[in-house]
Amino acid sequence: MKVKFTKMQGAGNDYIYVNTFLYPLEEPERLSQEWSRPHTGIGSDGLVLIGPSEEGDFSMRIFNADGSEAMMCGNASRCIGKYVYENGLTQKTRVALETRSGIKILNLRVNDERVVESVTVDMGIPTGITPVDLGEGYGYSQGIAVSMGNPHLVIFVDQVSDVRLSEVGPLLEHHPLFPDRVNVEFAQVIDGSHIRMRVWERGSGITLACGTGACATAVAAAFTGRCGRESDVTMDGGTLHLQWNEADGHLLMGGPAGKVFDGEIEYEPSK
Ligand SMILES: N[C@@H](CCC[C@H](N)C(=O)O)C(=O)O
Repeated sequence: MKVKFTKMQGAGNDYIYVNTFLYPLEEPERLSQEWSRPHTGIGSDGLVLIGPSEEGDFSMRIFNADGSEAMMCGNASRCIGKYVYENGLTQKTRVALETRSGIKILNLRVNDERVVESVTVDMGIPTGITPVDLGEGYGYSQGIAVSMGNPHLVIFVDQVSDVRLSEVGPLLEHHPLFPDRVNVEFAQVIDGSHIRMRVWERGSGITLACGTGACATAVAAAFTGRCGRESDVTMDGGTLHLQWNEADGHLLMGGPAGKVFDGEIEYEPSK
């Protein structure tokens, strides 16, 4: 059978989106690996399934390019806001999205042509903010662990362009402090409200951006006094705006969401 999909990107972090109301896919782990491959598949950072939810308006499942399922994805949550609104699945501009790390509220900014221009996501309360000693053999001795529902390790550096991401990324992803592996962000503070960041994502490798990674970076910067509670994080594919509210501890992440193209792919359930 053929499955219709939409390739979307948030700050350059690209996923294949499938509406499981229409295409209830089996084995998303296998499909994410096959379809994410650049030459023999569609090419993406992973696969995102949009489905029904009893607790919210919709649900999201996110699979990395290696087939592992993640707890949360910031860039995909913004793209889902755009997808459900522009495809007429909802007329709401405040959407409750069920994720494996709880309900996230998406606030859509829609223009007069009913195009979603940007989405702000209430990412909830960051947890587990802990300075960690990485030990020897990694080239970097200190980092800050932050959970945004998924695990992150933020390392502040003087010059982010000097980081040999493809070498050090996989080593740190598998650091023994993080038995479930970890997403790794290298961050350079530009000023008190602007950070430049590059990311090695658990299960997908180097990506152009990571929404939860930008959140973790902003939190680590504020926690260590490098930045205030509101900042922009610029990654290779774009910039996200982060606001960590003092009153309730919630972190708001705002940024773009874009459609790349619609497509159709052959799908053979293996059972
Ligand atoms: N790119 C995402 C995060 C995707 C999941 C991550 N690689 C993990 O395994 O936790 C984002 O925008 O947050």
